[in-house]
Amino acid sequence: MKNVLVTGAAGQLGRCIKKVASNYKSLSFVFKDSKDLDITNKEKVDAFFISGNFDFCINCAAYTNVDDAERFPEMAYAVNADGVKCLAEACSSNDVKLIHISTDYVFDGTKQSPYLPEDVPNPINAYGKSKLRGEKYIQEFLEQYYIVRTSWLYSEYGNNFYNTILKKAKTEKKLSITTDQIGCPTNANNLALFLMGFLKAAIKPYGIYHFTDGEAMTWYEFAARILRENRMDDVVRLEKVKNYRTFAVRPKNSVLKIRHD
Ligand SMILES: NC(=O)C1=CN([C@@H]2O[C@H](COP(=O)(O)OP(=O)(O)OC[C@H]3O[C@@H](n4cnc5c(N)ncnc54)[C@H](OP(=O)(O)O)[C@@H]3O)[C@@H](O)[C@H]2O)C=CC1
Ligand SMILES: Cc1cn([C@H]2C[C@H](O)[C@@H](COP(=O)(O)OP(=O)(O)O[C@H]3O[C@@H](C)C(=O)[C@@H](O)[C@H]3O)O2)c(=O)[nH]c1=O
Repeated sequence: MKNVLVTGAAGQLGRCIKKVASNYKSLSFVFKDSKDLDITNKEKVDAFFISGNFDFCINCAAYTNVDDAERFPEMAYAVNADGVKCLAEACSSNDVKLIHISTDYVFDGTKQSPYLPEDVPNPINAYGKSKLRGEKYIQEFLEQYYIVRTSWLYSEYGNNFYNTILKKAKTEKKLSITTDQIGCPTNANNLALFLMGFLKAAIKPYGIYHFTDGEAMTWYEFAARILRENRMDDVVRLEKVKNYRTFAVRPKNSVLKIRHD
């Protein structure tokens, strides 16, 4: 039996992992949300790891509001960089393999083709910078790690773009959506299944991975698909916009190249 700690368990991805966890009989999961285990609290994290006997930690904890991260970078860095450092140190001291989730927003978006795991990151907003700092800490403190970069996550849980569009479509007649960014929407339930692959007996090579659902599109195209899937395309009109104003800038191209494409 392998013991797996999931941090940030009440978030979108954590909940998707929880949904499938019971299908894996050879794995024993411990789910901790931000109240149970604050990853920025080094003393608590250290004590918890010492008492835990974990084989793996899947870190789903993060500060994910991209615009608020720009307004309050110290809050993003506290979780996405310093919190990840706490986890990496605890994993290192207790021989725990860390599976950590990172983002397409570590790239600057200027590449004319999909980003490879080995491409040099150059984040253009505070969220991406804080996530990259987290990646660096993991690489500094650990050898046994998987950093899985993914993009544009959505699911039935939480405040993702998919749910925002559905909510807006119920109250607004017209939605203005940007055509200025291209990326790969990824169902967080698929990511949860992909992560389970790292917990199997045969160990995959450690390092950085990219995972998406494999289809690149603009946010406008994604919004159109969301409305179609939910038979709401005749309820609300979609308008293409070039510059939808946001507090933080976002990379224009953040398509991630995945191994199985
Ligand atoms: N959402 C997306 O589109 C994408 C996400 N990612 C990455 O995937 C991962 C999962 O994202 P997702 O599930 O969507 O994010 P969510 O925002 O849904 O979940 C993040 C969770 O982290 C928790 N958390 C925040 N601070 C702490 C802390 N100090 N200690 C412990 N837990 C904390 C939050 O709890 P609380 O609410 O109580 O603060 C929340 O439950 C993250 O690493 C994110 O950067 C990558 C690409 C795309
Ligand atoms: C709600 C809305 C957004 N937009 C724009 C704003 C932005 O440029 C783009 C995406 O909007 P959001 O702010 O919902 O998504 P955003 O916060 O940029 O999503 C990102 O989250 C982090 C956590 C990641 O790691 C990324 O992979 C990515 O998923 O769409 C519109 O054009 N119209 C709209 O009605």
